[in-house]
Amino acid sequence: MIAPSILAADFSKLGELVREVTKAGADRIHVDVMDGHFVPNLSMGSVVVKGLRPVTTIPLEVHLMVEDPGRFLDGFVKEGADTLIVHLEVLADPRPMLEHIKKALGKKVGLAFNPDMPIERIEPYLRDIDLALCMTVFPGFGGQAFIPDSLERLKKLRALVNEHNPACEIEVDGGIDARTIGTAAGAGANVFVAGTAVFGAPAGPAAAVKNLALLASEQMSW
Ligand SMILES: O=C(CO)[C@@H](O)[C@H](O)COP(=O)(O)O
Ligand SMILES: [Co+2]
Repeated sequence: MIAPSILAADFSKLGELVREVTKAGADRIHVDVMDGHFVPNLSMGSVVVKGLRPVTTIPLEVHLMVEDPGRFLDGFVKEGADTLIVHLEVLADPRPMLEHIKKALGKKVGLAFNPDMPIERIEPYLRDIDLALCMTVFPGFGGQAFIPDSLERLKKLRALVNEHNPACEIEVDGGIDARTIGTAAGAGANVFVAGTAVFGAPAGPAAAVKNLALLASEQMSW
C-alpha cells in the first residue's frame, strides 16, 4: 500500500494533488503533524484534514509527531481522520492511549517509533495496534535519505508481527523511493509512506504512485 505524504506537496494545489494520487490508486493519505517540540519543525493541524476530507474517499492517516498527542486526538477525529498514529517515545504507558483511540474514538491506531528505538520495545504493544510505523529517518523533515540499518530492524519487526499479530501493518516512513521501496518491502514492510518520491517526481505524482506500488509488490515475499 502506498501512502503519499502531503508534506512534500505544493500546498497551493493540495486538493488537486490529493485527487490525482487517489485516482492513481494511492491507498491512504499520510498527514504529518509536527509541533516544534517533539521534532524541530512545525507543520499542519486538523484544519488540513478538514479541507481534504471531502476531496478523497481513501483513508486519511495522521502521523502525530507531537509531545502531547492526547490533546489533539478529538480534533483530528472530528475533522475526519481514519487512523491516528502516536509515537512511543512520548508515552510512558502507551496502552491507555492506544485503547482510547481504538475503543472510545473508534479509529485505527498506529504506534510509531524512531530509528534508535530498540525493536523489542514495540513487542508488548503489537496486539494493541493496527499499524506499526517504523521511521526510516529521524522525524521532522521530508526529503531525507533512508537509513540502511532500517532493513535489519524491519526483518526483526516482521518476525514479531507474524508471531503476535499478523494483521498488524508494518509501515515505513522516510526516504522511500524507487531505489529503497523494494528492499523495504523485502524486509517486511507492507505500507509505504512517500512524500518527495511522489509529489516531487519528475514524471508526476500519478505515475510515481503506480511505479512505487509495482516495485513494492514485486518484493513482498515474506
Ligand atoms: O514523518 C515524516 C517526516 O518526519 C515523513 O512522513 C516525511 O514526510 C516523508 O517524506 P519523504 O522522506 O518521503 O520525502
Ligand atoms: Co510521517
